[in-house]
Amino acid sequence: MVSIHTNSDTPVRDFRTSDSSAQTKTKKCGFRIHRVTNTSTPHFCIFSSSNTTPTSNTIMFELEISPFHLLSAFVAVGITSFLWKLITVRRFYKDLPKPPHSLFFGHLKLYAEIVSQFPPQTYFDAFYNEISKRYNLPEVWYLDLWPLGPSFMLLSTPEAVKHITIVQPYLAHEWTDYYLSVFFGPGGISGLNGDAWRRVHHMLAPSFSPKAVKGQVASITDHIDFFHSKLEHLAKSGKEFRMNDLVSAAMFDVVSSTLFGFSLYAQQNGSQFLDDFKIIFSLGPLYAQSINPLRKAVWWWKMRDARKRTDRVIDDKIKERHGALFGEEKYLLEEKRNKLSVLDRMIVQRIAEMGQKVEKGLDEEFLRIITPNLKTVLAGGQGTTADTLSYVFLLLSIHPPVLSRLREEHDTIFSPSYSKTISILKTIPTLTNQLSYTDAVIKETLRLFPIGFSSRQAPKGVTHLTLSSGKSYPVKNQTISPSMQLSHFDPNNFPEPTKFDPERFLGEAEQTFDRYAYRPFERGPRSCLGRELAMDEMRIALLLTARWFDFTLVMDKKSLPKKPKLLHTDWDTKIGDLAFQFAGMSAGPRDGMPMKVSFSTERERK
Ligand code: HEM
Repeated sequence: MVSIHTNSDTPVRDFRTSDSSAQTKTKKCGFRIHRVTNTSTPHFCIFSSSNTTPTSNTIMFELEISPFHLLSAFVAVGITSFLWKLITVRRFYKDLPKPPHSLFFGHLKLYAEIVSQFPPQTYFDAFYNEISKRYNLPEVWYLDLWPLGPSFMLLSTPEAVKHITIVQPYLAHEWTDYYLSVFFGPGGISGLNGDAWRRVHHMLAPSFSPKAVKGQVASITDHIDFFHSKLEHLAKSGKEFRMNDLVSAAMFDVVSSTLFGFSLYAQQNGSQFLDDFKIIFSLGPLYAQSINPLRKAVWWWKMRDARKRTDRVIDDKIKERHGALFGEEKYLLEEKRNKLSVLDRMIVQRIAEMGQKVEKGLDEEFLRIITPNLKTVLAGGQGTTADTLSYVFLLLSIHPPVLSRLREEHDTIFSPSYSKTISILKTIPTLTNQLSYTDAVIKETLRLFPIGFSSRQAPKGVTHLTLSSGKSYPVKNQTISPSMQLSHFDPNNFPEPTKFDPERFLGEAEQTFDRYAYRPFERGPRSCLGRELAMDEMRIALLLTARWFDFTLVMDKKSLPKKPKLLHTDWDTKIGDLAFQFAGMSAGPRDGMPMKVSFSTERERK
């Protein structure tokens, strides 16, 4: 019931008898709303005066509303605005390229149906690849996951990708910073933009130049030598092992040495730090993608201790290195530039900039910047190479001619002797650049099993992406993904795309496809900073193992499907669910990739 009162509490006008003069009068005034508590039915008064205390001249609107009516009103408003939003959102896609779209579900139902055909926690790039193959989608298409997910804009052609990575570089999507902050805290380089990104990039980049990376070859070699000895033990015992765990520990030692100047020795002693990283990476994606606050809280709690411990290790390392380096900065910057670890280089640079001000310790601002970035690089540098190498070993194990040719190259460019190979590596580190067939094997593995993913958003003021065909695509509020799998599995770029064929990356063959069609490290200013380091780690890992060991994947061959389950790949008929990469921090093999190793019959260790 709605009525108009004066302050005398006598209703002066029943609202249902629409008196235009009363309405006109009140429209001129500002209103205040008060809940009246001294009546049996809760109701609300709207005063036409801005004064809190009603006077004799105050006109009141009194609304007597029962809780039921109030609730119904809220529900009605909620449903109306939901439907309004639903129609507005769905209409946006009306004339855009997309898979079949429903007015009510958008692409949610279709997406759920696609996801259900994959094993749990599959790396999402495979979903886009499958959708694209199923509906033969063009160079740019959209995926509408409202209200449960973002609006995705998928790019597949070299021209579209080049546009947003080079011609007019788009920004790292704001979601990236949120996602990575779950793992490392806010401020990791991959989620930053503008000046904040330039600053961190400037701090890190010198440590990853080709020259600086060659300064790390001796240390990489020592860690891989230890990896080799672990394989020897396993070959003697004949025991099954998880290849991904073994390679992860080796890559962790390599990257921690590059970062801190000394290893965390995960291979020798096991590492609490690496175990903590594993906890964070297994729970982080679940936390970031869940919309259930209760589950989120539980996952956060479980990650809490691991995060605290990793933070403490990093803080201690920073303090320790600062203490050791203070006063030496000029000499170190001039004389030992290419031998410095990433952390040392950043610290001496900061001491040089700030002078005596940092005698007692490094400033808060600097620590806030480097802590999440050391963790980002440690994680980014370890998981990515470990996942890729695991797949390289797997592919070599089922392609003997490729393995033979790789071995030949290693004998020719280095030496058939293990100990001589080690000493050449340490004396002529640049020789790894000549391993062109090894590079081709790694590149082809990264084409079939790419582990990186970019999420971009349009810079301010940019509303459309216009391509040379004249077609123009809206970019506002889109999560823009230059999907690697879409490019890598496109037969226009790579004929017979699911075939493992390293020849594609040799000599002139490499000129037959557009370089923007192949982007495992992405392209442009935001491409991978650690590319050179990653390539050298993987080359050396192969150089010191491939000739001495044969690997076998442990799996039940009878369980392999006779026909491919999906359209975009037939790898499940050869390697089962390992065909579908597992979504962790990067895209790795499932169940650690169980393998057995034996000594190669072709040669003995000399
Ligand atoms: C097989 C190995 C690797 C692959 C495939 C790979 C792939 C990528 C990709 C695709 C990006 C761009 C992500 C984006 O566009 O948002 C990236 C960025 C980055 N990577 Fe790697 N990466 C690898 C190894 C490494 C290593 C060993 C390091 C360092 C130790 C490293 C450090 C970085 C950093 C710092 C960035 C951020 C660059 C920026 O935002 O400016 N990566 N990586």
